[in-house]
Amino acid sequence: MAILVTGGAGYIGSHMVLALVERGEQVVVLDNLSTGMWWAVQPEAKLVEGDIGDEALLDRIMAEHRFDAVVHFAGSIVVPDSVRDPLGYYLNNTVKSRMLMACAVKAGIPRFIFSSTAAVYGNVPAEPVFEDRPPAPVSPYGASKLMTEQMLKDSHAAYGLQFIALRYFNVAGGDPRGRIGQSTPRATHLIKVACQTALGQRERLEVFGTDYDTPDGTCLRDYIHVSDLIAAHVDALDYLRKGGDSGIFNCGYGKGYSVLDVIRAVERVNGAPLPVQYAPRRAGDPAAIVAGAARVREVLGWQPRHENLDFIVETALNWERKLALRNAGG
Ligand SMILES: NC(=O)c1ccc[n+]([C@@H]2O[C@H](COP(=O)([O-])OP(=O)(O)OC[C@H]3O[C@@H](n4cnc5c(N)ncnc54)[C@H](O)[C@@H]3O)[C@@H](O)[C@H]2O)c1
Ligand SMILES: O=c1ccn([C@@H]2O[C@H](COP(=O)(O)OP(=O)(O)O[C@H]3O[C@H](CO)[C@H](O)[C@H](O)[C@H]3O)[C@@H](O)[C@H]2O)c(=O)[nH]1
Repeated sequence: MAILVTGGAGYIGSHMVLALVERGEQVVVLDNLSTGMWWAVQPEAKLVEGDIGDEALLDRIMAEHRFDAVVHFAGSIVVPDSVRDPLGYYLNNTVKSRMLMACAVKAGIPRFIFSSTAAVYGNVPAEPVFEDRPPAPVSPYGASKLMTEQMLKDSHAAYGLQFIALRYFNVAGGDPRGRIGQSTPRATHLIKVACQTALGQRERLEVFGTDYDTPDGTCLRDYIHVSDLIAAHVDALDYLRKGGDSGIFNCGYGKGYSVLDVIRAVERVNGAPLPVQYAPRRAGDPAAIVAGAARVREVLGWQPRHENLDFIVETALNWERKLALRNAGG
């Protein structure tokens, strides 16, 4: 049996492919390389360059391989872009996910694991958010993901498709052995941008908002190391293979760090002050969003190994150095 990983050339998907090939699974990656990199896919996996909305291609791949699961990472991920181009986001994230799901059901693939997001919760109070909180996304990105969760629930009820949707909080860091990391050139994520600044690739880091109702006035987020996030996917796969119930799980550590905490961690790890500039709030940022994180541990048996902000930053910084060398042709 093989596993189909969509978006397996992207940041998070490429870490999943690495974990799967390391445990001896047969992996096929489907990726259109719109933001992913072919070289991020481990050579043991088969890379098919194509689109998850291409029905004929999906039918062909699914007939050629016996998949027991689809792990679906492919999608568009930039929240402000989704505000500017909602229909583009609904097409790539919702409509094409429907096509992927329909082909999987048609081909009799029993299991589906989906990359959802904390953005489905929308603006939340400062305390941890649990999975049973009614979702209220405030961006088309969050809404596009929530609709896909709904299609999974309905497909489970109607066709018996087993599914797990994982709602990621703030994913960061890279493979602890430095083989892969976050490589998208125009990334907007705080830890990535802070590491680029630490290496002199950006002049300064802008801190978006210092007047939030939080202990130091900057936003709090629940940063999760990408390898721990991937461990939750592997646990989800094992759980579904054992006949576990379908469901939705938050993926975070349950602890919030402020933007200033992240800056201090980068300074500690890099051993130099980071040039920062205080800037106005960025539109659409909630003051704090921290995972209620018990369910994924209790039900899937998830045991994180890298629950440490400095370690997350260290792996992100190491990767950024390697990427700079690669981009310079070194
Ligand atoms: N990065 C985060 O902090 C974060 C947080 C919450 C959820 N997520 C979700 O995790 C998933 C992966 O995110 P990422 O950070 O790795 O992003 P990424 O952009 O690095 O990866 C997405 C991958 O999907 C591919 N892709 C996009 N549209 C496609 C299509 N129509 N057909 C085939 N391939 C397509 C891209 O080429 C890329 O390789 C996304 O679904 C995203 O919404 C990410
Ligand atoms: O240059 C920067 C970049 C970010 N920030 C701040 O750092 C925090 C984290 O911002 P990120 O852009 O790293 O992440 P978000 O919390 O905005 O978004 C993340 O969580 C969302 C759900 O809430 C989505 O899932 C999204 O894909 C994921 O990246 C925010 O307060 C932001 O204002 C800065 O101050 N300066």
